[in-house]
Amino acid sequence: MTELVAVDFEAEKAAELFTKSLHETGFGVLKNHPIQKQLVETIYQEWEEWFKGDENDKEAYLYNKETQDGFFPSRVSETAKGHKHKDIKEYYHVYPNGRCPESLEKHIRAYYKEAGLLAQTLLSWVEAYSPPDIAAAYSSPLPEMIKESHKTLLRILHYPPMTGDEEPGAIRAAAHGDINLLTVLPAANEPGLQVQRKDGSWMDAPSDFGLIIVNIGDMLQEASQGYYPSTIHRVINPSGKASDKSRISLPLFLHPRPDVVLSERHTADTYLEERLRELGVK
Ligand SMILES: O=C(O)CCC(=O)C(=O)O
Ligand SMILES: [Fe+2]
Repeated sequence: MTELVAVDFEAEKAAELFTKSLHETGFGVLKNHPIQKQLVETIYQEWEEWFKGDENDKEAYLYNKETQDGFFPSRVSETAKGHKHKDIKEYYHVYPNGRCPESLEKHIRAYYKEAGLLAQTLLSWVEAYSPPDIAAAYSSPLPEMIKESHKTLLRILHYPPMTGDEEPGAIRAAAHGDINLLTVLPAANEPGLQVQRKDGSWMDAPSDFGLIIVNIGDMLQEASQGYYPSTIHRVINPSGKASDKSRISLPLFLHPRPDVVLSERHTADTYLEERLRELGVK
């Protein structure tokens, strides 16, 4: 049972209830939001096919270390901070100026725009419900930080079915915090996402298709001086019958423009570079 309760995006108290959940747990869940379910469903189908398709087609889009766009095969996939094993996943990074297989471009670019608009609204809620002393220290209004940012990144993740040959101890996504300001994630096509409670125990995130899950990343934790916590989460391996199924998910990681000042210690750029090196992908 999850303890994260979905907030109705259209409700009068939506902003207050949603930001309260973000403050208390680092996570918030939305229902009745403006993202089209059909678009998400189509994207899951199109990309599942692409990931299961010809390896040569995938390698043709191999990621670029500098720009971080393109296909990240499982052999280079991330090793979460403090962990020994690579995650059991492959993924593709879509950036506004990055590459994208032509046949997949239409829907993924449309989703990027839609989710980005929703994110602007959510950041305005986060700003409005930040305590005055915390808000006073933001270097600019939060929605401004991502405006015309080319760093916001849409990741299409494919977790392949379990083969039984996985390294002992490896999981789909080892426990980690996200680097960015805010993450917007439609519930995936299979369960597995778990969120760490303050006492260290784990709860399942809701996985009903149509819900949007939002979480705070390290950059917003830094800018809000911890008022909004970047909560550790992970994706566990399926067992039993579900082991044969792949899982697709679609997080949008909102990144400020590189010059945006997050705190006295960091700009968005210095923060990101440090974290990518730790992940072993830079
Ligand atoms: O696949 C998911 O549900 C979450 C993935 C995630 O946490 C990440 O890529 O940062
Ligand atoms: Fe994450």
